[in-house]
Amino acid sequence: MDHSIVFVGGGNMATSLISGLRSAGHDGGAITVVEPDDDKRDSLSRDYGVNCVANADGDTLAADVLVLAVKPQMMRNVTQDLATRMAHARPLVISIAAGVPLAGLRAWLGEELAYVRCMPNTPSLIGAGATGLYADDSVNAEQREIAEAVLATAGMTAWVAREELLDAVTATSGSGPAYFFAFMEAMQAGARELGLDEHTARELVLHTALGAARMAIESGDDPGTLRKKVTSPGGTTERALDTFADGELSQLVRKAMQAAADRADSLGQELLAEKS
Ligand SMILES: NC(=O)C1=CN([C@@H]2O[C@H](COP(=O)(O)OP(=O)(O)OC[C@H]3O[C@@H](n4cnc5c(N)ncnc54)[C@H](OP(=O)(O)O)[C@@H]3O)[C@@H](O)[C@H]2O)C=CC1
Ligand SMILES: O=C(O)[C@@H]1CCC=N1
Repeated sequence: MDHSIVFVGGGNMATSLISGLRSAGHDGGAITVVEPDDDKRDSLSRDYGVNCVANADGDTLAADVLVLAVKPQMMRNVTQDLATRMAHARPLVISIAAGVPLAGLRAWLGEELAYVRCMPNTPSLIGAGATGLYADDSVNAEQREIAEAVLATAGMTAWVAREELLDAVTATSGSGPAYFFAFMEAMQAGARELGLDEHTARELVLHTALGAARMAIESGDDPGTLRKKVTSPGGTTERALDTFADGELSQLVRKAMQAAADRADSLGQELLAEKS
């Protein structure tokens, strides 16, 4: 029988994970979503055949797994409220929130529970997600396997050895889809300026992104090697890459990722410092 899973928060990321679980054959009847918004509850029930409730009671929370999927800024209030309703429930807790430290979750929801922190990303919606996970010694091997199995239905998974490395995961794969989408937007605009119609620009850009990602994964060659194979000496690609270098693209990307990691860290500091 499938593990019973309760999602607290039925927004973008929970929907992505639920889609991954359902596509992997997880029983919809074993999944419950706690979500205050009527429309979101209706569409989650309709699209994925899961149970939806506006509020969690002790029975709802008596599941094998509790996935915390609310915004980081809401996590303290939500978990402190859940703690009053937990009764005898002892689920494995999986938090997907950016920056919310285990120390905070333990203090707000309960010291005695086992916690896994992870950072998935939105391509989980189509089973192409990438998730980093972290668990400390309070989580046993079976619980680690359960957490990994839940996230693996949404794509690839990788454990990190220290909690602070989740900030690096957040800056890499958590926020990463948005970087690639921004690059696609810029390329589409460039293609339009060069005279292509909107549909053709979109199709060429998206299929180029897909082809490049698939080639990098399937060839086993590193991206630098593949880049050189496209770049004929004195040709067109070289001109474009020289323009990127003039604009210090590589440094800019590293600076952006550092900013994302710093924000994940400061979110956590702010949440821990908040008065209850
Ligand atoms: N989006 C992303 O790419 C990623 C997000 N994350 C993390 O996932 C978490 C969720 O993000 P995301 O899905 O984008 O955010 P959303 O705002 O889409 O989802 C959060 C949901 O929680 C609901 N909610 C609010 N209060 C409660 C409550 N008391 N009980 C239950 N549900 C409640 C919100 O409802 P309402 O809208 O009505 O307030 C909303 O539907 C965040 O912590 C984020 O850091 C992690 C990886 C990637
Ligand atoms: O932007 C954010 O804060 C969340 C975390 C990673 C992706 N989205």
